[in-house]
Amino acid sequence: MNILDRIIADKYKEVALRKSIIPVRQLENSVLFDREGNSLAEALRNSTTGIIAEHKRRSPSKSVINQKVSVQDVAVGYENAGVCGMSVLTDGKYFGGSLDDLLLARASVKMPLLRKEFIIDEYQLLEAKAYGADVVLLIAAVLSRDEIKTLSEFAKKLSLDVLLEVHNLEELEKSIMPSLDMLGVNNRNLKTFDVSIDVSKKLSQHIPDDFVKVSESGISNIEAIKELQPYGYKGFLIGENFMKTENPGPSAVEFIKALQR
Ligand SMILES: O=P(O)(O)OC[C@@H](O)[C@@H](O)c1c[nH]c2ccccc12
Repeated sequence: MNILDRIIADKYKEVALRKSIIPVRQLENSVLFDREGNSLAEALRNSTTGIIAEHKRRSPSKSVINQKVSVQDVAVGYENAGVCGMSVLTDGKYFGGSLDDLLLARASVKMPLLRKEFIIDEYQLLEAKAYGADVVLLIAAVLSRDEIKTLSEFAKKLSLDVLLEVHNLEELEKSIMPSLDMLGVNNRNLKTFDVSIDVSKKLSQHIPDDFVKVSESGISNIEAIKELQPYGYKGFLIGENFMKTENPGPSAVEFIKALQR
């Protein structure tokens, strides 16, 4: 079993457990459930920098990244830096995140928040809504076309934006459908952890123009962004590069300033 298979096997168990503890109607009755979402796709379309900054404490590829900063401070710092949105890892076992991180970020900022999670069940979309997300990630590597369709259509009903993530042409071709807002190319292979922005360059020509194109992972300098912009990318998802510093917010400020120069 590769790491992705392990994460997904654990995720099925976790979701079954969560469902048995918190019923759907409790999620639906939560204060945030009817909050009007903020569109990340819209923010990216109107931006010249397009940074989506991530809160990530640790990962299977890097182990510890940053266990010290508070998610509220990171959220406020990112918002002050002028990012288009923030990605909050909510997986606990492999990434050290939680739904409470999402809630605390929501309480601190207005910008669009992405629930960064391995989504396999509609229940997790209800959770995303109840904990204040505006956007959800769907990962083509672990979902069939039918699952992508069902999950993305349900997300749209909840007025969540959908970012669909692919890593190769086969995943991209099986995933194209109108219920997606953004197409993300993950430069990191989730099975081997190999990273290269060439993956984004290669796949860009196959992404229809109606989707906002996002390049994800392994972006550690503004040169990478300048290289990717001519390929039509409007969004850039950056985690480690900010999180590995003592103060992710100010790091994002510097990065965005440099990008605007
Ligand atoms: O820290 P990086 O290399 O900047 O990458 C951020 C983000 O793209 C990465 O965390 C990610 C992309 N897709 C995922 C799916 C699950 C978990 C994590 C991810």
